[in-house]
Amino acid sequence: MTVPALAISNLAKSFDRPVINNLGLTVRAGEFYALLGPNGAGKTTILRMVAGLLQPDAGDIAIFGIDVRSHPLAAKQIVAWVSDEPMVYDRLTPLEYLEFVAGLWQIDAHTAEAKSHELLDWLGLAPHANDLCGSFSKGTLQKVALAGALVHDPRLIILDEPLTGLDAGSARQVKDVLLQKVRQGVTVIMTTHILEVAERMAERIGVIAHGRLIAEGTLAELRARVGRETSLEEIFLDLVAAEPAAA
Ligand SMILES: Nc1ncnc2c1ncn2[C@@H]1O[C@H](COP(=O)(O)OP(=O)(O)OP(=O)(O)O)[C@@H](O)[C@H]1O
Repeated sequence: MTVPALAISNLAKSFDRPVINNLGLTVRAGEFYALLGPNGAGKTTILRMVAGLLQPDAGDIAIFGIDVRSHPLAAKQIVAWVSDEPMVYDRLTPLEYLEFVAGLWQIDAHTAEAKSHELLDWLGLAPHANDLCGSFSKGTLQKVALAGALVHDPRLIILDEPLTGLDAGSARQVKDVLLQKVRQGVTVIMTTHILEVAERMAERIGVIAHGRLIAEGTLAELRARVGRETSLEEIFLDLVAAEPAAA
């Protein structure tokens, strides 16, 4: 059996109250997986633990078989994390930023330059390549952050609400880049509240509520589960409404 891109088992995390409860989740290599859930369900918390930004209280997380807790650097080498709050240096241009990130990954200057131009072209950022990031709108910054996350050719790309605040053209560019990555064999995990996007793009969908995975499958499998030939929005609302708050 091929190693999954992401294998989570018995994951738990509390802040002032339990937020993630005994969560298990497996994402196959090469799939486009959408993680859905109401506000506060725990999606960002899960992904922050996967990206190594937050320590779990219990449980195991492996990325392509690499344990995130015992081998954090090896895991980070193959993951890209794109937060919903882009963090890019105001005083750098996109080109400088990408070359800086490439340097952190110890990518040689020649490759870094070529890679940076390729990403800027892909995301429609080439006309802004030499403008200061501090002058950009949030949507443009989001695309720069995405480009930065892709510089080291990650095998797994994790995105938290990547389309929020993007205009139609930018959203299309980001979606096209992600689909192209999946065609190249990269695994993508994305949270979104835009259910039509999950419906159209994701091969499988996981629904989180109260820190638990309450349903998972292809759209057809989720439809079969609720017993209705309906939209993902209707399925989602049915599943979440049926879920009690306490375990
Ligand atoms: N650092 C923190 N300290 C305390 N509570 C936190 C912290 N981070 C998250 N939480 C709480 O954990 C719960 C889950 O938050 P999380 O951001 O993971 O949800 P989400 O599913 O991503 O929600 P949304 O769709 O609104 O982004 C929320 O109740 C949130 O207030």
